[in-house]
Amino acid sequence: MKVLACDGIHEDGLNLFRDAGWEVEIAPEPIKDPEALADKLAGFDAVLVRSATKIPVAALAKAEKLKVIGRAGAGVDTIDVDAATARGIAVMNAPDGNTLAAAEHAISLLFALARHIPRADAGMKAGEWPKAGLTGFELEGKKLGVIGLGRIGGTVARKAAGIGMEVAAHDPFLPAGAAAKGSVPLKGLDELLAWADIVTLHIPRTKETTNLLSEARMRAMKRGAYLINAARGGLVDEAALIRLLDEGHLAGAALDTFATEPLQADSPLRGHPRLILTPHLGASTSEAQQAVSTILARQIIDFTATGAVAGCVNLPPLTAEAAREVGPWMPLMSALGRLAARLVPAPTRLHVTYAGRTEGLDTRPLTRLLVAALMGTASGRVTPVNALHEAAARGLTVAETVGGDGDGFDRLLRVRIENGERAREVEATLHRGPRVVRLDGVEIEFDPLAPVLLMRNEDRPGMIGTVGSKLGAAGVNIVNFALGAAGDGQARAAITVDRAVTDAELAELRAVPGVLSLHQV
Ligand SMILES: NC(=O)C1=CN([C@@H]2O[C@H](COP(=O)(O)OP(=O)(O)OC[C@H]3O[C@@H](n4cnc5c(N)ncnc54)[C@H](O)[C@@H]3O)[C@@H](O)[C@H]2O)C=CC1
Ligand SMILES: O=C(O)CCC(=O)C(=O)O
Repeated sequence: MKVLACDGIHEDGLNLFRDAGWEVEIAPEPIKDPEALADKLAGFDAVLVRSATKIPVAALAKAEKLKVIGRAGAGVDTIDVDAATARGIAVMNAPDGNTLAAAEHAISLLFALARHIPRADAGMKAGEWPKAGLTGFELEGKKLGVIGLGRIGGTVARKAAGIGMEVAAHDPFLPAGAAAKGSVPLKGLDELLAWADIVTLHIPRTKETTNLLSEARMRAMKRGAYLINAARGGLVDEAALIRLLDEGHLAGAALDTFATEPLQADSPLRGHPRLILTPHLGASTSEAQQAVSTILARQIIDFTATGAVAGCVNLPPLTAEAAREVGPWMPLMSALGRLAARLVPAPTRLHVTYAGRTEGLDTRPLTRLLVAALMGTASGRVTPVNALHEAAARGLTVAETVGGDGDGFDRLLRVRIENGERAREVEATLHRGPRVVRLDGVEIEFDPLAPVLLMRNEDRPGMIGTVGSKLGAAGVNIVNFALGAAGDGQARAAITVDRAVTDAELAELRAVPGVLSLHQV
């Protein structure tokens, strides 16, 4: 396995990859050209980025091997997550690792604004004694409006309350329970903007939040208020911010993040006396960098080795314990997906039933894997990440039932596959190894992970002998010959063989009188 580390990923995380046997390549500088990045990514199983290396759709054009894009931090706005999902690539982040660093940076900016620290420092270093004109204000008792009360916003709120500020927040997506339990009062956006002395942003950049602080919204802030954006560029209209500072409507602002990064050398933001600027330093503490790199490395190593899913923005989570529980089922699911694809071409409906003892079994990754194997036989790269997306795109309805009688098996899996003309059903279990136990309701046992010939034939004497001797003559050894009678004058057979049968050999077997159909799976 190979991982490409871009943008200065902390060594501790890279060492975890090395310890797990991965080859680690460090990109000496951000790869800005999407085509160059696409060429590079072609050889890697995982790529790690911070904010400098962007991953647009064009960078994924040759990512045939790529399993994971890892964001060593929180915001995934520099990654085209939809494009990654469509290509079956997991996108992971490690937001818990830099919460404290980003919150402390916002608090630093709060103090820096209140006491003019940067201007005082610059004046002193220029040989001045710049005391006049740098009278600040006290934070205790002032009103702080937090937009986005998640990890970072929540931490900022707690710390600001600790220094005696009055804190309120706007966060329409806070889970109801958390909102009710929280000690920070929530307000509508307009109400919060009109109420706060200082507004601080802690939301992701998405289509919905881009330009959230438009000129009109900033004008709705109190005259003489301050603004802090240590979340993302693009949330604030930068040109309007300069106008409002010039007019004196806003008294000052502190920005850690910018619409274009790195900020252009001639940006008008740079020379503004009421602005404090830092170069996206929110997560730049040694503790945060160590934390995000190791959290991310563990997530990626576990995901690729065991299927456990943590910190993934395009797959549901699966704990290590749940992954251990579903792990043994994984090869069976893939085999059943491939078998189902052979039995029913161009399927329109798949119904998976998990019967018997189902408590503790997270069926979501199993169904995704089955669908991925089913779809993957028809086209390029389908993984559990894009399986349901591909199914919907190709008109396959996927239904799942959990529970029901296991028919004497501890756990029984029933896969029904239809295409409008044909419906087939396979039942399987892991009891005594992966086994199909019934095909279309007929009891017949075989290992779907081995090469198998599925035969439907007239139920009359001599059939087994004729087919068996044809295989023997071709040098194919029969490992197992399972028979079942449907009671309709036809018999079913699953012939497990020691090697794949050639097309010519298949044609010869199909020509045996009494053989009604024969498929290799
Ligand atoms: N400057 C820096 O170096 C860093 C910046 N960040 C930025 O901070 C953002 C927040 O990070 P976390 O707190 O870890 O994320 P989080 O997901 O824990 O919190 C985000 C909160 O924003 C809320 N939200 C979303 N849309 C909103 C809207 N339109 N109005 C109000 N609230 C809204 C969500 O409900 C959530 O509670 C990240 O997405 C990233 O862009 C994160 C780390 C470092
Ligand atoms: O990696 C960095 O320096 C920036 C971190 C960040 O913006 C994030 O985690 O969203």
